[in-house]
Amino acid sequence: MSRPSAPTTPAPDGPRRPTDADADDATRLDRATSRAVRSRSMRLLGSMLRPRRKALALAGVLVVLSTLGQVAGPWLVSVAIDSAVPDLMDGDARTLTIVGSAYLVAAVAGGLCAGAYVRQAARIAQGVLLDLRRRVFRHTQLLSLEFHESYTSGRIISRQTSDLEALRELLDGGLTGVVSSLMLMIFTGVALFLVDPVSGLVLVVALVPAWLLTRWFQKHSQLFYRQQRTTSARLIVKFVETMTGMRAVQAFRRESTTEAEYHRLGEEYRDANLRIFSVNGRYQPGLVLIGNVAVAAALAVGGWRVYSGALDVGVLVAALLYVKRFFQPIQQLGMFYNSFQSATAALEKVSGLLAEEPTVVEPRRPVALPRARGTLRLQDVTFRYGDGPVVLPDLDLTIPAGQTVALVGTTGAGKSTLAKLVTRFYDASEGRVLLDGVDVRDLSTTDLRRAVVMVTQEAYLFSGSVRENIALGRPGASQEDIEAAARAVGAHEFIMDMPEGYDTDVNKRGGRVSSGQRQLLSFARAFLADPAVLVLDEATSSLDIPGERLVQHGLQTLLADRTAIIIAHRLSTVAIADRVLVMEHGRVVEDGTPADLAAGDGHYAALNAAWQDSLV
Ligand SMILES: Nc1ncnc2c1ncn2[C@@H]1O[C@H](COP(=O)(O)OP(=O)(O)OP(=O)(O)O)[C@@H](O)[C@H]1O
Repeated sequence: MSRPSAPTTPAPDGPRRPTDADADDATRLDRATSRAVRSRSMRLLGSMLRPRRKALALAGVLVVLSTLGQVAGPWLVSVAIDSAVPDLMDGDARTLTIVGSAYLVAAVAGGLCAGAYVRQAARIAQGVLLDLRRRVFRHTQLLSLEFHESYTSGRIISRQTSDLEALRELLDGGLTGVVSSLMLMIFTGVALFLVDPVSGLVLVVALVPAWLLTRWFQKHSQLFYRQQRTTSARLIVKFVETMTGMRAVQAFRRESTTEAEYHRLGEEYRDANLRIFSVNGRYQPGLVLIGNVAVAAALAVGGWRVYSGALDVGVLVAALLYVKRFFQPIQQLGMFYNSFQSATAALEKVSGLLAEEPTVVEPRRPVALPRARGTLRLQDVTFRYGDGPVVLPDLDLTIPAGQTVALVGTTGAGKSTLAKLVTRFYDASEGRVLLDGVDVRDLSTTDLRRAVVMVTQEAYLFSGSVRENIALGRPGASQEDIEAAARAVGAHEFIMDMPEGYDTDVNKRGGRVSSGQRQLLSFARAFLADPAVLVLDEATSSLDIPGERLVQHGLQTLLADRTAIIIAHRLSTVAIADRVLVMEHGRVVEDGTPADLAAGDGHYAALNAAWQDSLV
C-alpha cells in the first residue's frame, strides 16, 4: 500500500479536526469548523486546478473576447443612431456601412469565441471530474479497515455518486455560465460608465438593494442546501442498507418499519427541497423587479437629460440596453447559485473523505522479509477500537511456525480482533505483533500480505470467472497452478460440473455456488497464495455432512506446513488443531491441545461436551 498522493489536510486550528462525518451529520456547523471545512475544499479545488493553469488561461482569454463582442453591440447602436443615421440623411452611407460591418464582425467573433470557450471549459471540467472520481476511489481503497468499519458504505456511495454528480452539474453548465455572466456584468458596467456615467450612477444605486437581497438569499439558502445534501445522503444510506440487508429485512418482517423510515427520510428530503425553492422563489423575482425599476429610473433620468439637450438619444438607448443587460446575468447567477451551493456542499464532503488518513500506515523504511517462516508473537498487546474500551488487555502469546491454533470463546471475546491484529488490519494500541521476530509495522504491505493471508467468513467472490477468482491468490498464476490448487482443496470436481468449468462466471446463472463451495474456492485462492501464516474466520453457516466433510478435507490440505489461526465454530475443525486457545473478555483463559483441554474441567471441556451432545 502506498501513501495516497491526494492532498491530505493538516489539522486546522481548533480542538479537533473536522471530519467528513461532521459535515455529513451536522447541518449547522460552528464558525471555526465551517471556515476550516471551506478552506479544506478550496485547497482541494486549488490542487485540481493548478495543473490546468494554461488551459484555464486560454478559457479566460476566450471568455473575455466573447464578452467584448457582446458589449460592443449597444455602443455601436448608439454610434449608429447619433452619427451614422444623421450622416446617411446627409447622403453619406459610409459611417453606417462601417458601423454595420463592425456590429457583424463583433457578433460573429464574439459567437465563435463563446463557442470555443464552452468547449475549452468543458474539457477542463471533465478533466477535473475524472481526476476527482479517481482520487475518491483510490483514496477510499487506501483507507484502513477502521475507517470502513465506521463509515457506512451508503455514505461512501453517496460521495462517489450524488456528490460527484452535484459537482458535475456545476462544472458542466453552471460554472461556465457563472464565469461568462460575471464577465458580462463587469464589462457591461464599465461600458455603461464610459458611455454615460450618470446612468452608471443609477445602476450603482440599484445595486444596493440587489446586494442586500443576494446576502439574504445566501444566508438562508446555505443552510437549506446543506440540509438538502444531508437528507439526500441519509436517504441513500437507508436505501443501500435495506437493499444489502434484504435477507434480514425479509426474514424479520422489517419491511413496514424500513418503509416507514424511508418515507420519513423522503419527506425530510422533500421539505429541504421545498425550503430551497421557497427562498429561490423570493430571490429571483426580487432581482427581476430591482432590474426593471433600475431601467425605469435610467429611462426617466436619461429622458429628462435628452429633453434638456444634455444627452444624445443614441447614448440613452445604449445606456438602457446596458442597464437591462447588467441585471440579466444577476438573475442567471441567482439560478446558478442553486447548483453552486449543492456543489460547494458536495465538495466539502468529498474533501472530507480525501482528508481522512489511513490509520495503518506503510513503514518509511520497511524491513525485508521475502520468505517468512511463520513464527508469531503477540508481545504485551493491548488493544482498543478508537477511544473505546480495552478489547484485548495485555495479551502475550507465541505461536511457533507450522502450528495450527483454534480460537474458541464466547461471542465478543476478541477472536476476530486478534485476527485483525495479526493480519495488520489494525495496529495494537500498545505492545507489538511480531512475525519471525519483525514488528509487522516494519513490514512492507507487499511482504506482509504475501506472508499472512486472511480467509474471511463470507469468502467474498468478485464478479468474473471461477479461474479469475482463484487466481486472485497469486496474480499471474498458470492454469495448471490454479487447477492444482483447486484439486488440492477438493474444489476441482464441482468446478468441472459447472456449465463452463473454470470459465464459469460466478455471478451468472449456473455459476451460483453454495456456501460450502464458496469456502472451497476461497481455500483454493489461499492455497495458491501459499502464505506462511493463514488466518481463517470459519464460516458459521451449517453445512450438511458431506459438505462439511468436503470442507474439512480441503481445510486440512490448506493448513499443512503453515502457521494457522482459525476462529473455529465447528468441533471437527478444533479437532484437527494442534492447540486450542479459549478466549474470554480479551484474555486467553485456556491453552492446550484439544485432547488435554477436553479431558480437563474448564470451559473447553464444557463446550466440547455440548458439541458432542449435539452430534448425537
Ligand atoms: N470495529 C469495531 N469497533 C468497535 N468495537 C468493536 C469493533 N469490532 C469489534 N468490536 C468490539 O470488540 C469486542 C471483541 O469483538 P470481536 O469481534 O473481536 O469478538 P469475537 O470473539 O470475534 O466475537 P464473534 O465470535 O461474535 O465474532 C466486542 O466487544 C465488540 O463489540
